[in-house]
Amino acid sequence: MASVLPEFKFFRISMPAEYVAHVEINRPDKLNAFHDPMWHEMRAVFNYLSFNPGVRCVLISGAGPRAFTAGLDVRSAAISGPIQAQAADPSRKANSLRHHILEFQSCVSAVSSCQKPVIALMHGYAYGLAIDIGTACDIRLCAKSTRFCVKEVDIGVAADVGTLSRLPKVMGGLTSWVKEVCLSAREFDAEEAYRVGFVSKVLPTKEDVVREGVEIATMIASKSPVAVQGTKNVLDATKGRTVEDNLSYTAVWNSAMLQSSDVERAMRAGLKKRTPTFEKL
Ligand SMILES: CC/C=C\C=C\CC(=O)SCCNC(=O)CCNC(=O)[C@H](O)C(C)(C)COP(=O)(O)OP(=O)(O)OC[C@H]1O[C@@H](n2cnc3c(N)ncnc32)[C@H](O)[C@@H]1OP(=O)(O)O
Repeated sequence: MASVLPEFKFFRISMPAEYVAHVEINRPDKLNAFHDPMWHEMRAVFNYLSFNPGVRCVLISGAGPRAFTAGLDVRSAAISGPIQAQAADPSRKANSLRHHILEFQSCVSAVSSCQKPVIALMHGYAYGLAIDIGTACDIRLCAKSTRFCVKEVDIGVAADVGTLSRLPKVMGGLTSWVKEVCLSAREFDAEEAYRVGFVSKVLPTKEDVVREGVEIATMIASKSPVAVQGTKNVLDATKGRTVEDNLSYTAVWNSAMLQSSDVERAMRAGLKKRTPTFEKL
């Protein structure tokens, strides 16, 4: 990691532990609601971290006591329209809208395509875009205070930047629960999120969530980065593939990655009951 971290207006990056980057969505006075510049900044942040050899695991949380994010900035979207498309001709207007939607999708997809595991640390309001971002992460932890909502139908849109595509995958299928929360925009709490498996842990406070996140990230960051990135890649590659297809993909992936010196290093350290260290990747 560069000794001087890049600065963003609405995102703060810190390094709470070696190889662990913590990204904070930083617009707390508006409950971290996303206006236009934030989308593009989020993509830039994750593109920066993705191939950065000084980073092995990424945490994302919302600044302030009240929200992970309250979602799309509905105030600015209500004034300008969620997406602007000037053309009068319907096809040209549709083409322009499609371009903008794809652009917004790519900002969220920068989180899911990050080469490093990403852990969402959620608290307070986690509305709309919060679920798009959460489902783009590999692991989700939350505080007892978290109020989740797939809010989009309440603002008159079918969610279009990730939730409807990723939530069924995260939840292991197009379950009745998935359809219920997406169709109704019903709020659900931390206990329910844990019970259905949307989050893997519920902690008492936001501070506890961050502490736990740093602990898990530190554990991940202590492993071979070749093995960790390979594990994320191969797990993600199960989507839409049969077991046979994924086994075949895994064999090709590992035919390159098993050549890593990390394998011998990890095995030798294990035999000697020592903790191995690994070169940057
Ligand atoms: C192409 C489209 C791509 C993406 C689409 C994404 C879809 C979504 O994200 S849908 C979800 C949209 N979000 C909402 O509808 C939530 C709107 N906010 C609220 O309902 C409430 O603020 C609340 C979250 C229930 C919290 O209420 P309360 O505790 O009373 O706090 P407030 O005083 O309302 O909020 C404090 C401060 O934050 C501003 N704010 C909160 N949420 C948003 C938001 N989503 N957009 C813009 N601003 C927001 C609120 O206006 C207040 O600001 P002040 O300047 O202090 O008035």
